[in-house]
Amino acid sequence: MYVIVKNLSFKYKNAKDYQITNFNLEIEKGEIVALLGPSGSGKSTILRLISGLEIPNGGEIIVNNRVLYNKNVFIEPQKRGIGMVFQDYALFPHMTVEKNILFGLEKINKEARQRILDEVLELVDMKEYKKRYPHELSGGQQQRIAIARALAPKPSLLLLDEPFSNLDAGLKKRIRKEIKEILKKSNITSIFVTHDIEDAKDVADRIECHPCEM
Ligand SMILES: Nc1ncnc2c1ncn2[C@@H]1O[C@H](COP(=O)(O)OP(=O)(O)OP(=O)(O)O)[C@@H](O)[C@H]1O
Repeated sequence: MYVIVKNLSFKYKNAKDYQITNFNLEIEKGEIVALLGPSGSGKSTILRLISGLEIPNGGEIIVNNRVLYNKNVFIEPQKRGIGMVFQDYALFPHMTVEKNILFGLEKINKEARQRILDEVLELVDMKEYKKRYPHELSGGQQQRIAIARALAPKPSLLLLDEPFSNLDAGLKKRIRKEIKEILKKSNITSIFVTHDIEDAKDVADRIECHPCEM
């Protein structure tokens, strides 16, 4: 199994109750899994735990045979090789598409960076847009650039938090299909969080509910 999350539990420091108790998830390589649940059920918290932005109180997280968290191990978020796409895309507004994508890849030599840039822009079909600024793009295009940026460092796992919630209802159907194609073409393993069953059905290979009694 490529991703194993076992008996994960977590409580925010200032909270009385546990937000996550004994959460389990297993994912095959290249699979797209939707984490479906109502608002406030803890879906974003699960992504924050997998990416290392929060420290679990117990359990285990393994990706590609590498332990990211257990009772003896905590790998820092920047060393996990996990890509994230946020609900608002979080593109840098003062940087062009090209600069957004290359941000954080400064250590790689120039030719390799150019190759990665061309590769991810080709993947999301946005080659002509590299000199544009985020405000010059549509919501769907911004989302594709956010995915290109997350894929550029070649993460082992991609996490997407409510990736469709900012999109016009009329465009959603088409954009879901495009995103599924992009994820499949890149062969990335991904988890995306949504409260919308239509998002989950259209994009995911498999739906996991949270909480599961819903
Ligand atoms: N920093 C925090 N400190 C304390 N409690 C928090 C914090 N962040 C979130 N929570 C609480 O944890 C619970 C789970 O929140 P989370 O954002 O994971 O839910 P969600 O399922 O992603 O919801 P949504 O779909 O509305 O984003 C909620 O009750 C929320 O109020």
